[in-house]
This record gives sequence, structure tokens and C-alpha cells, in this order.
Amino acid sequence: MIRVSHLSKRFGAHAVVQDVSFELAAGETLVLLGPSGCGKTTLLKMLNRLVEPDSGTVEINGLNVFEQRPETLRRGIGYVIQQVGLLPHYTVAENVAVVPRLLGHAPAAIAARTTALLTRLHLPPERYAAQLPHQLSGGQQQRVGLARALAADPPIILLDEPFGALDPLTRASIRREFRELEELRSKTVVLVTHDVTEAFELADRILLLDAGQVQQLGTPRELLFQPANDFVRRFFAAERLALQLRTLTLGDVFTEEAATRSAGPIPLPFTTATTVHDALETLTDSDAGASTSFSVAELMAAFGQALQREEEAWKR
Ligand SMILES: Nc1ncnc2c1ncn2[C@@H]1O[C@H](COP(=O)(O)OP(=O)(O)OP(=O)(O)O)[C@@H](O)[C@H]1O
Repeated sequence: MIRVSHLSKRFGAHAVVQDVSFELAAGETLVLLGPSGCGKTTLLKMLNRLVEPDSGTVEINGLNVFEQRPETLRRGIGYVIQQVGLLPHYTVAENVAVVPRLLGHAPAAIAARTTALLTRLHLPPERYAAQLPHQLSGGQQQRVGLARALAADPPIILLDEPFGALDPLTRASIRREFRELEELRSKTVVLVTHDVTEAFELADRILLLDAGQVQQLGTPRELLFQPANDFVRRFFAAERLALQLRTLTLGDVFTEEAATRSAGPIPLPFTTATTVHDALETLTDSDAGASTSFSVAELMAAFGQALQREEEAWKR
């Protein structure tokens, strides 16, 4: 759906994005990750022509974006930024309706869509639709920003540090909602963050940048277990264990064992796709009262073995 070829951009003598190429299939989520100032935002903005590149091409559905009118292009691509950028004198509902209005959608259809989106994003319309942005918390404003980006149902959504301004707790819970949002499942998403955990939670693939250059493009698992260079290794070093817990699933950990267990395969409420991290959270949460056929100690032992298997496999 998106094909980026040899994209470069300088600001004066500063080469901010250097020869970046990637392809993204429909429905995939790509996270642009890297230290502050590495060129993530500039790269993202070249996708919807908020920044014009010096060289290289961007194709969306086979069409060169530089041959389209920027306004037309942007109406077909949802865009969410950290500062949210809601129109201060428009109500929540009016903010959400901006792009559908520009596109000339019928008022009744816009109203129905707005109601549905606000409901799904936990902003009951009867309470929030008529409020102004300044009456909302930061997290609520973020949700309105997301609803606005989704309003015209664009196939592509670009997000620039969408959870950046939030406290860690709100951030984690909005991220979870975001991951579970049905609306986004079918979308092609490009998301900028400098938060490693966020990248691992949301990405199908991660493009790790440093000083405008691609250091590695791959799945979280590939970046973690098969780092392309020292920069990649160092970038994840401090959070390596936490990321491994989020990357390996019960399916990875219990593969051989589960097959031979008399208790059967992975017990409910878990599935083979549950991450070790999530399983540990459930096991250690006494309120959840999960009755499982394995203990925390068994899980950690199996996790340790799985890590060894994984590292051996990549070495080969
Ligand atoms: N319009 C501009 N004019 C001059 N320099 C710019 C402009 N926009 C960005 N830059 C510079 O380009 C570099 C990359 O900026 P960019 O915003 O793409 O980085 P980033 O990786 O998104 O950083 P952060 O995570 O801090 O937002 C920075 O050094 C920035 O100062």
C-alpha cells in the first residue's frame, strides 16, 4: 500500500533523512523508532507531503504522491500529532466532523459516524459531543484527535507521538485501547515514537533510525534477537529483558512441553498468543483468580529455556 524509495531530506547542511526505503502492506503497522532528532517526524511528514523530500519517491496504492494535490492526498490519510491540534472553538463533534465535511459527506452520515466513534473511544457523545477541547483532559483530547483521524475512514493513518503528552498510566491504558480498536485493525498505520515499549507493543514491524539512516527494519523479534549492528543492540540493551517478556508468547515458551502435558495445551484464560509479560501479570494479580496449570516459577523456567532456544536458532 505504501512504497517509499530512496527518500532523502536536508535542512541546510543537515542531512535529516538519508536514503530511506521501505514497503508497507495494507493493514500493517510500522513504527518509526529512534532517538530524538533522528528524523522520524520528517520522514512521516514526507508521506503526506507536509515536508517535500529532496529526492526519492513515495507511492500510495501505486500512485506517486508528488503528482497529487497535497490537499486531496491529505484528506485520504488520517493524521494524529502529539499536540493533538484540535480546533479550540469547535466542539468535540465539530472537530471530529472536519474532514468528512470537507469531503462533502451527508450530515446524517457524519452525525452517525461521530456518535459511533466517540462511543467506541470511551467518550459518551451525550456527555462529550458538545464540549470544547479545553474542557477535556489530555487523554480525552488524544482520543478526539484519533476519532478525527478515523472519521472519514481513510485506509492509512499516520501518528506522530500520539501518546507523548500523557502520563505513563494513561499512556499505557490508551495504548491498550488503541491496540484493541476494531477500527484500526484493517488500517495501514505508520506511528512515530521514541518509546521502545510502545514500539514493541504496537508494531508489526519497526524501522529503527539513527541520524536519518535506517539501522534496521524488521519485526520486534528480529530487532531483539538478530540486531543488525551495535547501534541496534545498544538501543534495546537497557530494556532487553522487559522486551523479551513482551515478545515471546506462551506458544513459544511451552511448545514442546505443552504437547506432552497431560493437562492439555495452554490453559484458559491464556492462548498461545498471550505474551509471557501478560501471562505473568495475570498470574500475579490475585484478583484475577486465574486457575492455571502452571505457576510463575514454571513459567519463568520455561521462558529461560525458550530464550536459549531463540538465541541458538538465530545464531545458526
Ligand atoms: N523545518 C525545519 N528546518 C530546519 N531543521 C529542521 C526542520 N524540521 C526538522 N529539523 C531538524 O531535523 C532533525 C530531525 O527532526 P525530526 O523532527 O524529524 O526528528 P525526530 O526524530 O522526530 O525527533 P523527536 O523525537 O525529538 O521529535 C532535527 O535536528 C531538527 O532540528
